[in-house]
Amino acid sequence: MKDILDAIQSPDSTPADIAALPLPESYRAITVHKDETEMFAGLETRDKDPRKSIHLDDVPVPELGPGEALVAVMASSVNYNSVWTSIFEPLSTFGFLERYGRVSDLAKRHDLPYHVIGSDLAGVVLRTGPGVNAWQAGDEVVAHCLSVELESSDGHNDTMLDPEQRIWGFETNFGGLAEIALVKSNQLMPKPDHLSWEEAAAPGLVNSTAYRQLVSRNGAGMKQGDNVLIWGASGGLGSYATQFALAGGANPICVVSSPQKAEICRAMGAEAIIDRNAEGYRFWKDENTQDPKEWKRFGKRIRELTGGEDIDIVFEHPGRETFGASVFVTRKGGTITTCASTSGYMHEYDNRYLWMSLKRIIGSHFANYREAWEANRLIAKGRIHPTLSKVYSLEDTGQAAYDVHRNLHQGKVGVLCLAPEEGAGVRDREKRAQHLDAINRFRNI
Ligand SMILES: C/C=C/C(=O)SCCNC(=O)CCNC(=O)[C@H](O)C(C)(C)COP(=O)(O)OP(=O)(O)OC[C@H]1O[C@@H](n2cnc3c(N)ncnc32)[C@H](O)[C@@H]1OP(=O)(O)O
Ligand SMILES: NC(=O)C1=CN([C@@H]2O[C@H](COP(=O)(O)OP(=O)(O)OC[C@H]3O[C@@H](n4cnc5c(N)ncnc54)[C@H](OP(=O)(O)O)[C@@H]3O)[C@@H](O)[C@H]2O)C=CC1
Repeated sequence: MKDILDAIQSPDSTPADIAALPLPESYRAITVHKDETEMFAGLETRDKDPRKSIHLDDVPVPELGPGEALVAVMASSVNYNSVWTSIFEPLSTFGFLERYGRVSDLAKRHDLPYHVIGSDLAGVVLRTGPGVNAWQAGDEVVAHCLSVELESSDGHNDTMLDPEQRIWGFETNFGGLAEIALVKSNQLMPKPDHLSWEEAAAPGLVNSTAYRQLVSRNGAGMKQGDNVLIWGASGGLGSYATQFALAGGANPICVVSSPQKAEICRAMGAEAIIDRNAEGYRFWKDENTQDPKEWKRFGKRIRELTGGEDIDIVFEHPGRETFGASVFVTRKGGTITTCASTSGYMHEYDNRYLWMSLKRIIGSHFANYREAWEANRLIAKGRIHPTLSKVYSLEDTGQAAYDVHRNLHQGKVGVLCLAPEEGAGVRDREKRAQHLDAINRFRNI
């Protein structure tokens, strides 16, 4: 691995030098173990501790197949899907690997007693498999996390609809929280050249998801002037949704849970901010009963902030806790677009407010290749910025996942894989200088 890192760091290395480097037999990777899937049985979700289930192991380099690439991972990031994997909720991800393993002989490689997790990376292509022409060894890349087979017609208008659609590093093995990752070559995109490795690795999954969910015609199709209610507006998804709303001429109404998070949203340029903690909303009276009076109080507060207007688009992901309120506060004809259910997936809402007011609920999941590419292009152009707050070493990934699980983080949390320190990998210093304040907005808060 040292030779690989030296070659990547040397300004004199050519693509041929990188291609000629021998691959190691094994690499360090963040894993969960199949024989530990019951380790948290009987515990409450919040008490399941990723630091106990996440391991740093030496694992063999997987065989490279057609249409695939092996990438030296300089940096990655923690996504909430890795939290789900590490607490084995709502399902153990080993079931996904077993199911994938049944697809083909090649896919069988993924069905192992350990799962290398992680759905983001920035790094350098080491090897490409047969049939890969667009990428070569030495290319500096980021990878999005959409893995598809595309053998069925279903996915050919929108690759997210492929019946064999999977999230790399969650529903497949050989993910990005590791020194080497295996990806399909159509996951690769150019690394934004004004960013360091860890900054470039931060946006991928959440930026692409927020793009589809909010901006794309496959999602809410946001337009200028829309009032967009953004839950968790300084979190992983929300910090990109807020930027998309502002950059697209919409009016974000940002919900957060502390004055510090409110300040971050203000720094991004948002003006309408609700501190759900300070204002004490209790949408549920008890575990089974919602309180419509609280939905109304929340809607009234939104009207105060918008000059009397209601919400055109709700950017939903907390799920059970907020969904009833989200449906209520949406304007007639408006849209609730949801990609997750962090607080519980059995939602309950008063359907009268949906049908009588002709509202729509749209399910959204990650992004197709084109959407991921467009989202990455906006990062590369300096129109949308990474929201990296803190960076951990590969050894400390368990702690990083714990922070995300306990909502102790801001924006995105990065992980250095092969990169020995922060700040490396910047190629365009002039462009970086233009955007430095925005790039650093979330750092160390
Ligand atoms: C990019 C980042 C993203 C995120 O972070 S997302 C957040 C993390 N992700 C999650 O929390 C999701 C985790 N995944 C899951 O929980 C499960 O993955 C799903 C619930 C999404 C799907 O589960 P499945 O295993 O596919 O489904 P089933 O509940 O086991 O049921 C499948 C059985 O139901 C049959 N079926 C499906 N549709 C129909 C239908 N319309 N009518 C009748 N039967 C149907 C199938 O055939 C099959 O059957 P048979 O069990 O016999 O094989
Ligand atoms: N389907 C898909 O493609 C994707 C799904 N996801 C899923 O989306 C969810 C969020 O991911 P991500 O944004 O990265 O996570 P983060 O933890 O980074 O951010 C989520 C934010 O939501 C807010 N939040 C959490 N719980 C509640 C609650 N009960 N009520 C109101 N607000 C709440 C918090 O903000 P605050 O405390 O400030 O209000 C938190 O910062 C996860 O479940 C993840 O798995 C993520 C990416 C893609």
